Amino acid sequence: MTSRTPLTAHTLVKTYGSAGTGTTALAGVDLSIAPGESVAIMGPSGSGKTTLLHCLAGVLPATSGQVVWAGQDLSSMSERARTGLRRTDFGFVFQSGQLLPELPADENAALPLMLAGTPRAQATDTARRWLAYLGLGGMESRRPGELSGGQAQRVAIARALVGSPGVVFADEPTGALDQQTGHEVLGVLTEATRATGAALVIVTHDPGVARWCSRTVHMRDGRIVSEDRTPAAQPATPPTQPAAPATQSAPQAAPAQPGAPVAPGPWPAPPPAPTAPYGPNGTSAVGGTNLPDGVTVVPR
Ligand SMILES: Nc1ncnc2c1ncn2[C@@H]1O[C@H](COP(=O)(O)OP(=O)(O)OP(=O)(O)O)[C@@H](O)[C@H]1O
Repeated sequence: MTSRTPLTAHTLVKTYGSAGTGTTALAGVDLSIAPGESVAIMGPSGSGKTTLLHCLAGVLPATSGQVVWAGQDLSSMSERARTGLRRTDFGFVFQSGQLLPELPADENAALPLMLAGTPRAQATDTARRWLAYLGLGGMESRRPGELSGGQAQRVAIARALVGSPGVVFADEPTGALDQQTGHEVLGVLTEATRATGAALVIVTHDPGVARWCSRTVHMRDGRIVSEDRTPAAQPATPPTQPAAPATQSAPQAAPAQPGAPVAPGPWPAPPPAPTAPYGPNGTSAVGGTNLPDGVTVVPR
């Protein structure tokens, strides 16, 4: 459920182990993530990035402080309620290994919908549309072991977006990929998330990744020590790529529209279009076919 609500953290503290002798991973974090915003979380190893992501996503309960989403304080919810919220409101992309090896790509991508009660046929149909949109048309039946690392991450992105989440959380999503593949996957992730209007939170060590986001927060010793805003996040589409004709049934992803901003800086050329051919009824900037039915494009 894409939502026009911010995700906020108030004086967030997380201590592992017992108070006094434990490790304080978050020492009072305040953060507000606007709807549709993309935020990179950077900082040295051990500074608390993954812990912050997990607390924001309701994976970990905070020791004190609040995480507020859609008017609810995640910290005060039961584990069961948080699990339900994660399934309906949030999407996740991890570094690698999160796909179920025995399932084909379409069923892997359909899992959040099936867990939420959508009938299998309907869920896999929606998942296939996402796979096509992300440039994986024709690969729906492949199991993770039959996909490249970049293709597997696209399946993971499809799985993160299939339920139209309000926020997508990504922890080093390109960390296991070579640089070029990582850039392609990042372009797909940022653009596809942007097209749905979801916010994106990425933990990364790679300053190149951060340049694709609208904001970067820098952490040290469990605190946010500085922030910078990217003047204009780079679209995943090469500026020279012709825009596909828009049709009523195929709303264009926002970054592919004329006039989309181009970020300055040394970040390499935008990722090339994925391998799938452009669709006859309009195209997405990530190279597949139309956005899946029911997905509303929310320009930023
Ligand atoms: N399950 C845990 N039990 C105890 N301490 C933990 C646990 N998870 C993390 N920590 C500690 O909390 C601190 C923050 O860890 P965290 O993984 O959030 O940092 P990070 O910035 O994501 O690091 P990295 O970049 O290396 O992944 C570290 O000191 C770490 O050792």
